[in-house]
Amino acid sequence: MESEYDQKDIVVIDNGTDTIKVGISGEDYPRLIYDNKCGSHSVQNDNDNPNNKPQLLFGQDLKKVVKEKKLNVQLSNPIKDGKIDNVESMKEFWQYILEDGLQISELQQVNLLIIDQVKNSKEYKSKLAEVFFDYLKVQSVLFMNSASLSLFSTGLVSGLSIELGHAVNTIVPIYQGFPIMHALEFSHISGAEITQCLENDLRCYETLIDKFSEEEKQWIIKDIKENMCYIASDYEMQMQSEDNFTEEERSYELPDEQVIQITPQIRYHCSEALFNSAIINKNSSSLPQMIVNSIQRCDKELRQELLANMVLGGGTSMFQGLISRLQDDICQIYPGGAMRSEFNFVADFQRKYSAWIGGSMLGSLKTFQSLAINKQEYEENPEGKMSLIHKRTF
Ligand SMILES: Nc1ncnc2c1ncn2[C@@H]1O[C@H](COP(=O)(O)OP(=O)(O)OP(=O)(O)O)[C@@H](O)[C@H]1O
Repeated sequence: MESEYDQKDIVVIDNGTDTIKVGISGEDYPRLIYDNKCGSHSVQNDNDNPNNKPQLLFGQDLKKVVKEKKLNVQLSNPIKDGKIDNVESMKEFWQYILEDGLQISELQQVNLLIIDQVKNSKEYKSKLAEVFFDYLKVQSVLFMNSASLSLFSTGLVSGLSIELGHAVNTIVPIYQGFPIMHALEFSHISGAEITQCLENDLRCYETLIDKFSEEEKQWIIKDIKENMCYIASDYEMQMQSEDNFTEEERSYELPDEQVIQITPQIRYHCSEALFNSAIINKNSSSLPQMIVNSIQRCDKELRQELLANMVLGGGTSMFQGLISRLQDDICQIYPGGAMRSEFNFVADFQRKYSAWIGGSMLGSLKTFQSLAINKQEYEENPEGKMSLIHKRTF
């Protein structure tokens, strides 16, 4: 297939713990969404592979092999807790994304915008820069933090970025595009923990669900979470309440057409972990408390602006009932009291991909060229590589 990549395009990659979102700047949505999964299998007696180095599989190729069960594949997640855990796998994954996914044949022409967690260190980013410039040999790279881009996706450059993802929730005030790091709050009570809690809650149906493969099972549990679980406005009351949902609303059909019932106790329980981590036996501040803590750590003059511009982003922010529950709880716990009219949540319907969309918008601005590090300056500056990364990652 002919490459549709134009040298002026910027490839935007959001490296998430659940999925890796990939596309071209200026577009509305990511073109490709990959599970953060790598499959490895041993290749014996291959003349092209004298050291029997395991072959790595990603994306559709991996899905096909897993489905056909033809090979014995070891699955792993190259990204853990929002950070690349296995650079060797990840560099092949990026190559696969660019060459097979986006069909780009000349990687030397590629300009990249790499999105990652705000708390990842510059030393870590400089390791990634080595992969992009020395291994993939791309033309230029810009590292941008996901929190600023998530806010930027709504057209704002100042406000409170509340990103609720799969492994990490990050709350950080952004002022004129820059995160205020001393006010950063984060927790790991996010999408993955909620899915795990739901899996435990569905044990009553284990004979029906355990028939499926591990992959299918995880897909079913996530599907129930994303489509049938809500955040309660009054948890204690709703957990005791009668089931007022219709037969259709409470029924979930499994792939083999068996039906299970999603009771209010299942529906409201797992997502409550965001508000009370004790229900999953963890000890972490509640989401509203983290929001208040973060705002309170900023100057008094800025707090009003933050309260008025609280931007929700990431997949876990899609739970129904989240905004009204946050409003109620923040009213109650805000020091000195806060009126509902004083604060405002910005929750775009596309917020599941907020960081990627912010990256797509930034990549289409002329400023990208002045912010990005290009291969030539990276190579001409062997002693100063680290300081280059320090100055030019955001
Ligand atoms: N409609 C929905 N309701 C509730 N949760 C959802 C919904 N849609 C997606 N999610 C959850 O959001 C999570 C994925 O969010 P996101 O893509 O922002 O995370 P990520 O970027 O891959 O991970 P991280 O930011 O933690 O590194 C998953 O746990 C997924 O199940």
